Amino acid sequence: MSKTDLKSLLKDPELLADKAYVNGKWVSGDKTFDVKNPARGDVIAQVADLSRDQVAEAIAAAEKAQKEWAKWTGKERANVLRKWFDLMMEHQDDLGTILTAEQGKPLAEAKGEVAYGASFIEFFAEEAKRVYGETIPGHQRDKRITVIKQPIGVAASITPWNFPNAMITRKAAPALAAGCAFVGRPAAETPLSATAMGVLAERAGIPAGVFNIVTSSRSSEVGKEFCENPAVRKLTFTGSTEVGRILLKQAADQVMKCSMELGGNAPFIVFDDADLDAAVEGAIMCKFRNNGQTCVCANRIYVQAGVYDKFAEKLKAATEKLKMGDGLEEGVTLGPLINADAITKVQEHVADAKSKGGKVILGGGEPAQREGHFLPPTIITGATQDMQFATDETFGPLAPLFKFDDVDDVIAMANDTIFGLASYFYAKDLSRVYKVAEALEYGIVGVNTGIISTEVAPFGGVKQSGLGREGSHHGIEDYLEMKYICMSV
Ligand SMILES: NC(=O)C1=CN([C@@H]2O[C@H](COP(=O)(O)OP(=O)(O)OC[C@H]3O[C@@H](n4cnc5c(N)ncnc54)[C@H](OP(=O)(O)O)[C@@H]3O)[C@@H](O)[C@H]2O)C=CC1
Ligand SMILES: O=C(O)[C@H](O)CS(=O)(=O)O
Repeated sequence: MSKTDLKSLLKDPELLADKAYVNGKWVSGDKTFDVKNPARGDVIAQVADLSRDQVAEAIAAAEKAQKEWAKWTGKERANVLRKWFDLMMEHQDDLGTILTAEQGKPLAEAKGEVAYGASFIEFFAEEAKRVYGETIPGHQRDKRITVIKQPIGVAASITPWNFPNAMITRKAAPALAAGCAFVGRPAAETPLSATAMGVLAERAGIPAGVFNIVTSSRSSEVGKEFCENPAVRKLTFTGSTEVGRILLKQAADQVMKCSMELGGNAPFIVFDDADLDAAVEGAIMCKFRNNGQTCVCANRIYVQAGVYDKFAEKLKAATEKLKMGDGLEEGVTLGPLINADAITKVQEHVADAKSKGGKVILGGGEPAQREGHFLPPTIITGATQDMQFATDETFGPLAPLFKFDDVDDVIAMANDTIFGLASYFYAKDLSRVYKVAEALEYGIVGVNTGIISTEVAPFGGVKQSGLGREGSHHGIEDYLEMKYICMSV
């Protein structure tokens, strides 16, 4: 397979930036780290590897810049953010190409992510003008009470590789809209989408130091600096529950405000009155979006006994139509997994299920005989609650089908997890719809739909899936502090 000459694929080659973006300047590290195309395995860029000291410098610059940025009116901030949004959409094709090259998802999906990512900037540009306070009737005759909201300060962000664009904008846009400065550490697998956003932030006129991208392979050192530097007042993280716990413990010493978007283990329930074709279509989107590598992907598919065989047959037929390949090629709907470890995890879940009586009706965990991290999708019937995927997020193209009879049983099984991010079900009976939607212990419930992500709704989980909500008018609150002014008149 040919090497990925990423620059030659771009209409605007300047978007390919291999340095970190700090205080409005492009900076090198004391070394570089390689970024590889997971579809081909070749190195597509060598990116600045910042040290902990350099991250501290970025935080200091952000602290200084934030003080000025906070003085801008909401409308002034909105205008610059709007410009950033426009530039992202203008360069959607190039940003999509960069994203596919470093992350692997098919180009159409990557461009979709760019639009999704940009939508947070558009949405929060509008919200910048609506950071309303409150007046409260005084508790004594001479007292007047006013509540104002102020930016919390410097927000530090750690984001994963599965959404290299949207996970950053979902944090940076509300932070900047609120008047905070942002220091983001993108995943080492996918820093190029982040630095490309830095190029566009600069062109949009976001002041130096307000939006910073610190590329670094030394994630735990960066995490420590974010948690121990007193200038950082807010930590926002998307990733695994395991790393979320580490960061929460580290942030405790400074009593830092934290938002955590952590792992999921989404149940996807198909009741016997569901529109089966719609349920299959929803399951395909929900399970195989980004090749199963999202924390809202269906991880456990529960199907009521009366429609179980039919659903399995239809899901198999629909899955067989997916086209696996290099995301940069036309018509591909399933890209590679991010790395070899991701393949191993899926294989472990398949082997575990087989050893406990699961039946493979498609795939089986054998990687494709080609370069890159390609693993054809697997469907397993006869899944049971003692199998590994019942408790652990697979994060890959494995669809296990569990059979159930009773509504209360399936709710109990669906809730039997430490996670509580997204859940889905398909049913028509209205009273069942309400009962199930209320009973599922999740932050998000998709009813007769497999796609729930949008900038206008609050995204986030309960239990060990996290803390806080991103997106919607609620999303800006995490970047604001409330101050109550008590005035004697
Ligand atoms: N909620 C979600 O959207 C996501 C959930 N996950 C879940 O997590 C599993 C593992 O995926 P993975 O990407 O490794 O997720 P991790 O939680 O391990 O990593 C997420 C990000 O945090 C960084 N990181 C890791 N350890 C630390 C630390 N001590 N301090 C600061 N930053 C740190 C990682 O960088 P580095 O890798 O360079 O160490 C990465 O950029 C997946 O299989 C999935 O189950 C993963 C990604 C997203
Ligand atoms: O926004 C989304 O659809 C997802 O957030 C990506 S993830 O965090 O669930 O993986």
